Amino acid sequence: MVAETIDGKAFAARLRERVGEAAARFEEKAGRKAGLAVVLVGEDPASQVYVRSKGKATLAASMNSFEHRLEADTSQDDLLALVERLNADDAVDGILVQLPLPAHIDAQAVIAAIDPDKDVDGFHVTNAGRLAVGQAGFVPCTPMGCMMLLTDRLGDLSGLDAVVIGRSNIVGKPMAQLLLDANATVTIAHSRTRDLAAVVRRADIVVAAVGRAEMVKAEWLKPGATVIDVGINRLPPADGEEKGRLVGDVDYGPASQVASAITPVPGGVGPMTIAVLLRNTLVAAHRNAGLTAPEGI
Ligand SMILES: NC(=O)C1=CN([C@@H]2O[C@H](COP(=O)(O)OP(=O)(O)OC[C@H]3O[C@@H](n4cnc5c(N)ncnc54)[C@H](OP(=O)(O)O)[C@@H]3O)[C@@H](O)[C@H]2O)C=CC1
Ligand SMILES: Nc1nc(=O)c2c([nH]1)NC[C@@H]1CN(c3ccc(C(=O)N[C@@H](CCC(=O)O)C(=O)O)cc3)C=[N+]21
Repeated sequence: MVAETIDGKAFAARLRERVGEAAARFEEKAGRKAGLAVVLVGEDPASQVYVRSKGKATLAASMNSFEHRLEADTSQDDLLALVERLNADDAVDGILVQLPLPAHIDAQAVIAAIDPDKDVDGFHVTNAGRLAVGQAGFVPCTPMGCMMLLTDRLGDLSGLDAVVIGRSNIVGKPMAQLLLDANATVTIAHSRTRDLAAVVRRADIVVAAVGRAEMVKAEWLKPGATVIDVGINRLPPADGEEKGRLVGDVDYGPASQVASAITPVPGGVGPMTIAVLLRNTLVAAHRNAGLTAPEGI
């Protein structure tokens, strides 16, 4: 079998288009643009790339982008003070503090300071709790993007066996919760899982969110499985290359001979993350303006 490529890049472009149209209608109704504030502390090159692409996508979707770049040695108190200012700023509907933060800053304390109704990343405990008990709130962008790709491809997920590899608060755990809400039978695997190959082999749906290049092998997969590769790993540069290639957590070439559908890296989950971030920001803007968020975005 040769797997179909799940084109996250194209799906995300369509979602950004719809969000942009809805954002233009929001502006007419509310008399202002929706706004996303992105805070970057330090100069991690990968983070700079993400922040730049978020900013461009935000402007292209007819929303305001407020970028705050702080020195790597910014104190936690100064960062908390900025978050408070953004919480109080009516032009700011969504706040994203780019992770990871420098080691001297307690990321949990910073996330806790964000107004949960501006927490478009869905990382605040209030939003994690809302997701856990089935209340409306902000859902983390990456897992939400994965769910959109899965339901677009498979429709109803009821009764399907799903394995999520990874249990981080930002990807693995919320991913498992969303799959459970969609009535899949969910297994969460992690670094202590015994015989990961056998666990993965049972799954109709595999979501890999580990951060280890090409770790998931074709032989682990059930033939016909749907594979969502969240991992973003940069390989060391090969001879003559300046930068190494980006690869996922799945050994894509061989896996695509066994799966029925698979997301590529790049061009799979990554672009969905940004599109869902814009969607969440527009939903936040409607709530903040006392308007009903449109259906279907
Ligand atoms: N496409 C996108 O938009 C995004 C991509 N990412 C990428 O996704 C990947 C995961 O990110 P994140 O969740 O933040 O990472 P974390 O490092 O927070 O979590 C990694 C998880 O993988 C598990 N793990 C580590 N080694 C193994 C192993 N050998 N076997 C099984 N499980 C293992 C860990 O287990 P344990 O808990 O036991 O330590 C942990 O739960 C990264 O590559 C990241 O760059 C992340 C966010 C967004
Ligand atoms: N507060 C916070 N929220 C996040 O959502 C967040 C974060 N911090 N820290 C880092 C991770 C990672 N992340 C990605 C977003 C887009 C791509 C993306 O668009 N990737 C492109 C490739 C980009 C490239 O070429 O480098 C792709 O996969 O096609 C990847 C990764 C968001 N994260």
